[in-house]
Amino acid sequence: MVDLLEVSGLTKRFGGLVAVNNVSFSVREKEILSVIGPNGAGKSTLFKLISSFLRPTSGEVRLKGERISNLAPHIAARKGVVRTFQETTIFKNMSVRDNVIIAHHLRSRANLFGFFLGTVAAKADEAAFGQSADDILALLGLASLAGETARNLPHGHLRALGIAIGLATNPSILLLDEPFAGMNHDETMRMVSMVRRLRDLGLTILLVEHDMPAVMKISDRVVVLNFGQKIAEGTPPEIQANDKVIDAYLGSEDEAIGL
Ligand SMILES: Nc1ncnc2c1ncn2[C@@H]1O[C@H](COP(=O)(O)OP(=O)(O)OP(=O)(O)O)[C@@H](O)[C@H]1O
Repeated sequence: MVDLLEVSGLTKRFGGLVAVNNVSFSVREKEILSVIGPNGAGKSTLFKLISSFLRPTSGEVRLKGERISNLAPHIAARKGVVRTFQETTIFKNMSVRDNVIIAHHLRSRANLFGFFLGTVAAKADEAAFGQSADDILALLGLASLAGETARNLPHGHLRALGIAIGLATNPSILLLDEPFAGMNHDETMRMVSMVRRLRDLGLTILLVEHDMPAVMKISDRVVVLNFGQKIAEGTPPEIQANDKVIDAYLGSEDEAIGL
């Protein structure tokens, strides 16, 4: 498989603290790769570095060979590294469908202005974007909720809408930040099969997550961080049998690794 995203020697210091310490790994095309680690291991910081929300102290991130670290986050997103939209960035008073249509317009700022002003070109775009939005909503099991106001959605569906919005921006790689947080077992299992469906359709997915059973179920490969450093990388069975990983989790107050 081809490497889509390469993380090389990535380091982030906050004063005297090295939150991410010389981390390197690659995400292959069409795989689900999860980053795990005990509390404070550096997962969120790594995610922000990859999505260009933070600049690295040293090291770099490349997408299809092109350096994307040091770009502004919206430029990195346009290049195809898309972080799923959090609930706070969903337009709660708009319908589910309009939220996804607007995300299509975000590919081009000119189109977005047209959307709000109702120009002729924007109306033509809207027909095409509407069809694409309907396809995405169907894919994520949200078709029956297309006309619903976003603020009325239950938690699990709101999370799915965040993914739908991300998909509408046409990502090369989708970054999911704790996609199972706050979900009950059934919602988690639905989200696991939804993310796998996206992978089966050819999308590449990088996620950070605390829910170990879900990570072990969903991932093709797993990268483990501890105190900012990568301590292991491998398939879920390899990670579950890795002594360094077991020690890191036993030495922390985090949940068990699902052994
Ligand atoms: N902006 C910041 N300024 C200073 N220190 C920070 C900053 N962001 C994170 N840190 C520190 O960097 C370390 C790694 O934090 P990070 O949030 O990346 O870990 P994490 O693995 O995501 O943790 P959790 O699982 O608890 O969310 C922690 O010690 C944290 O306190």
